[in-house]
Amino acid sequence: MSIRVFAFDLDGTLADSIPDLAHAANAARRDAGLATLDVALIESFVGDGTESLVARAMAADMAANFTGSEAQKEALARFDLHYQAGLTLKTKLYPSVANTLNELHDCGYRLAIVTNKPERFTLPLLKELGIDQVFEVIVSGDSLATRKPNAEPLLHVMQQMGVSAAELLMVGDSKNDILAARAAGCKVAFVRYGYGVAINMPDADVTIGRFDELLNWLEAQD
Ligand SMILES: O=C(O)COP(=O)(O)O
Ligand SMILES: [Mg+2]
Repeated sequence: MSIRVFAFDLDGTLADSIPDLAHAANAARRDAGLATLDVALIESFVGDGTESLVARAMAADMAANFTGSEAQKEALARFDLHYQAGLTLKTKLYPSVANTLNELHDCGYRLAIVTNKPERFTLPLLKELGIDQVFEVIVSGDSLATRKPNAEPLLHVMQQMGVSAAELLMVGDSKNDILAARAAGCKVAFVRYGYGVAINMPDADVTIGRFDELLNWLEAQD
């Protein structure tokens, strides 16, 4: 059975959002009287959703009982404020993403987003990047009871779109994307240019270095 639906991860796959995530995380740290962190370190905290990013960005300087504390809630609220105010100050789509999404869409492929980013950031970010119109289903990190690497978000996409696992390709930059695809029983394309760390990365069905290589892969499937 051939691919009819593409489910895309967002951060590190469609958009390079690290500069604005790091800016907001460092602004939240400054609000708490802490020194800023290297962008590369903050990059390593991205992939498990915003709460995890903020907790990890604050954790090194906080007491062991930071998790669940008022200080954590405050840091998250400050991060939210800063990130909402600047979702696309520096965030850009990776090369060839806009053209490729449009081409897939024009060719009749159906497109979805499966991200661990919370909905309050996902929807305005897609709009600000000018790509919100091409996606039929958008699943964010807080849309369902579980998120990637759980299979639930991908199973939800399949159910909403009425397709089987064999008809869906997940495209992502992290271990969570590959594990979610495997758990849901679908194929997965790994993008090399994102935030995934090569160590212990499970095998993907295809690895690409630029987004439009997806079109070559599709052609080779016929
Ligand atoms: O917000 C995150 O932690 C990661 O988001 P992603 O699933 O789009 O990579
Ligand atoms: Mg990602």
